[in-house]
Amino acid sequence: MKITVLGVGGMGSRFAIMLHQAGNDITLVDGWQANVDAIRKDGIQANFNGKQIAEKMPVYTPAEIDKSGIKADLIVVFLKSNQLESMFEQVQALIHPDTYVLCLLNGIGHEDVLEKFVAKDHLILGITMWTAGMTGPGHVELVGDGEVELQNFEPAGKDFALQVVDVFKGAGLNPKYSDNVKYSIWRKACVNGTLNVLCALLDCNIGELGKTREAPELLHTIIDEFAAVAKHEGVDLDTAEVYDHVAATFTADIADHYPSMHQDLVQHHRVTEVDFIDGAVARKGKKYGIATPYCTLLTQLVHAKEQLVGAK
Ligand SMILES: NC(=O)C1=CN([C@@H]2O[C@H](COP(=O)(O)OP(=O)(O)OC[C@H]3O[C@@H](n4cnc5c(N)ncnc54)[C@H](OP(=O)(O)O)[C@@H]3O)[C@@H](O)[C@H]2O)C=CC1
Ligand SMILES: CC(C)(CO)C(=O)C(=O)O
Repeated sequence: MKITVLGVGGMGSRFAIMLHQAGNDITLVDGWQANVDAIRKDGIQANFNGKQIAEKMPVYTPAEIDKSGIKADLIVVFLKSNQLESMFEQVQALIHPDTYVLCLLNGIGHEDVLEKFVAKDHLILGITMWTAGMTGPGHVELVGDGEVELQNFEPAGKDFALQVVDVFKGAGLNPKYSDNVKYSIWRKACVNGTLNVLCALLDCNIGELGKTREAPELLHTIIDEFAAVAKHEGVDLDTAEVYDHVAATFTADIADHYPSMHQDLVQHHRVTEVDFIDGAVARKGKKYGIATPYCTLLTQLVHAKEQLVGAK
């Protein structure tokens, strides 16, 4: 399949490498000039489960797209939530009538932005439990296993979504076709609404968070707030199952991982995605008249910390 990976940070690099190694035709697009320069020179350099590899693929900045003539069957988006709208404004030439867009970003409500640029029946939404981290321009750490869940946003997109599942299977990305991706997205938001925010504020990895006495009550309370709000959006989360799913990460492969919000806030002093996770629940809670004191406080604390570290 001809695939463009839009956003070549940690996760974009992981998906690009795995899909390229499986024989797909991959083109990269990223807005960080130093990253593009490094990839153009030496390929994406990765510690891939302990093995040092370099994977060469064509790479462009948004400014180069008009002249590039890139035409892909699928665009896999791995930007940060807060970059989505401004990046899509710059790269509209990538989207042809038969191009599908797959969004696996953390957070809630990305379809509201994507619908402005992509026909709904060409939109595929999903989540991933794969991990990644950048160690510098063109350099990434890719350790452990993961999975993907995805579904077409409109019924007409189902055949293509199933093709994507096959292509991802061939690349070892452990994909699953979801019959209810809205549920999957809220369930994954509970993972990020707990692990990402708490690890970023406490400056710890997932396993370390799990060893604290406070972790179970924090998880339960935050998940309950997510569930109360999700119900108003037609999603009935099974809170006991979601708790078990989140708590299972404390002793899984992923336990050594510093969530992407930790990478942003603590390691790279970058603005976080909190407004699309706990912040989204706090905002929606206000709209529906549901108290969300934990989500509200955690969002405020993350924003306060962003200011203290001078996050950009
Ligand atoms: N990392 C993880 O383990 C996981 C992440 N996710 C989700 O995937 C999406 C993408 O996340 P992720 O790959 O971690 O994002 P990254 O921060 O690694 O990369 C995203 C983009 O940010 C820019 N960027 C990254 N680092 C820097 C830097 N130091 N200085 C300047 N610009 C930089 C780059 O483009 P540009 O210059 O155009 O901004 C890059 O394409 C997010 O929604 C995230 O929540 C989901 C599961 C796991
Ligand atoms: C890997 C995981 C699930 C950790 O919370 C994640 O989504 C992230 O780091 O953003």
